[in-house]
Amino acid sequence: MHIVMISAELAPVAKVGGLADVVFGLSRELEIRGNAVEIILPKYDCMWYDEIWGLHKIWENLWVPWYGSGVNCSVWFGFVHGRKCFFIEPHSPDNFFDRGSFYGFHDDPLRFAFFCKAAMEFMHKGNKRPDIIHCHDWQTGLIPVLLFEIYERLGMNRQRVVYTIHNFKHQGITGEAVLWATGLCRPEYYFHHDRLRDNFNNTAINLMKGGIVYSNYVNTVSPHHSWEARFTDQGYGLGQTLAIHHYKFGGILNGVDYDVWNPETDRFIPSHYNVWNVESKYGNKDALRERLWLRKEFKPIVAYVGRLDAQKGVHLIQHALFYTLERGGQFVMLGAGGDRGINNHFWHLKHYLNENADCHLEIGFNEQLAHLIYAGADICIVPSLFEPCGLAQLIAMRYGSVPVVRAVGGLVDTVFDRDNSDKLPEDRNGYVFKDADFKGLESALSRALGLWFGYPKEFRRLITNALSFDSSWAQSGQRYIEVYDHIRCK
Ligand SMILES: Nc1ncnc2c1ncn2[C@@H]1O[C@H](COP(=O)(O)OP(=O)(O)O[C@H]2O[C@H](CO)[C@@H](O)[C@H](O)[C@H]2O)[C@@H](O)[C@H]1O
Repeated sequence: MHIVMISAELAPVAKVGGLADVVFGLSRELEIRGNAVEIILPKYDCMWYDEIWGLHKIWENLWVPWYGSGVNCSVWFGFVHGRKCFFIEPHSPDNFFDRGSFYGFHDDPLRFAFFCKAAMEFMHKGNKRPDIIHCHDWQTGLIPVLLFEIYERLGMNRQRVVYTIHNFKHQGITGEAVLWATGLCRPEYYFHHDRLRDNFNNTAINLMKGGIVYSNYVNTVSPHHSWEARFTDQGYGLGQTLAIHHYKFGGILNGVDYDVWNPETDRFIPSHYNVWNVESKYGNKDALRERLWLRKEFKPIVAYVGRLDAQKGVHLIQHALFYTLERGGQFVMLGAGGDRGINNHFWHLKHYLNENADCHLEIGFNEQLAHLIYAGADICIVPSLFEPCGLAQLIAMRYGSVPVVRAVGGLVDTVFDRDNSDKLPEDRNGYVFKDADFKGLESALSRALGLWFGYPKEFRRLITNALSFDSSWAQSGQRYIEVYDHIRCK
């Protein structure tokens, strides 16, 4: 099959969070299984250009209709760790993708609406006719709308769309300008409740809703979260839309890329290991302490790696820090976020704890350090308020760090409590808590720390169970292929 992925992120060149990892990992898995995969991305100025091989311009003067006129674009091609990627570069005074960061601008909906329009125009004029167009999150919600309302009539009538939702919280709710800009020039038609009109704001359109309504198949990234999105407030107002389209909605669990995240070969960690020689993991604990100037003592390291966003349970991350210190452990955090208030809060905390040799807060994005933390930590916390899938717990387990997680979304599908689970003992791989408060967190973290201090052999067994958990793309890659095969035009 020929599959075109359209995404705002791709690891490692344009990564803000888990979306980037998934687009890379899934594309690779699909290729391994014999499919032809191409990825279309914006050409941001802030990408990691040294991770793109053979970047060159393949198209000059791609004219993309925009409002009454158009924007002239160049298209570039290059390989990102073997993946075939096209990068769209608009030449317009709006400077859509030359702003030093990926998101966070008042015109984000317009920027990514332009990206959608340009991607469609590129496929149309470049004669690309994939079997499947796979798009992701609100940024690409307009793709199926444009395909079925405009480009189908221009010859793209055999293409089918899969739309994967990684985060319901960000939906791209915006005004009608986006419609005029992209050539969807009948606002009264698109403002219909059955199409793009936001379920709560009559005067706004919702790009994610458009993606759901128009795609041939829609999924979120774990079975449990697909249930939450429909039946709890975690659908952020789209539950009703999902109910209408339930026959084409499901949950497919994320995997992690076993090449990128592999403690046996990882180029960012000094001491390699696997389930048969777990002792070597501790070389990384030493290296992590050295790198972050942590005291070298007989203590467990508890870590948090992730975006600093309300979604991630910020108050619980902070509480885990103080609780760990109080219990005689060490705490490491690596995080960055779009929210200035949350960022400032952690900067204050960092200054406050500056002299403490048992903790380190690193604020910023640092891929290499993330690898070392996953390998060097004993315990990783994921105390999210909601979590569509969560990669942090999967990567932590892949590196034999015991996950302590809240029972939401994909965390429910992947982490099974050591003491309270209906799983076999060898399948229990971490600790789980329910309530998003201090007591809830402590109920799990205290057991993890207690086991580390009091029962090292048992803790070691938990590490082995975590290391044995299968979080590869194999099964989920197969699931996506089945979906593609089911909907594609034969
Ligand atoms: N400061 C930093 N430095 C280095 N690396 C950092 C970092 N902050 C985060 N990362 C990395 O980014 C990824 C985060 O993935 P997650 O799945 O945990 O969260 P995210 O909320 O971004 O993704 C959304 O999409 C994914 C993919 O579908 C879902 O799993 C998830 O539930 C959903 O919220 C991990 O690879 C992590 O190591």
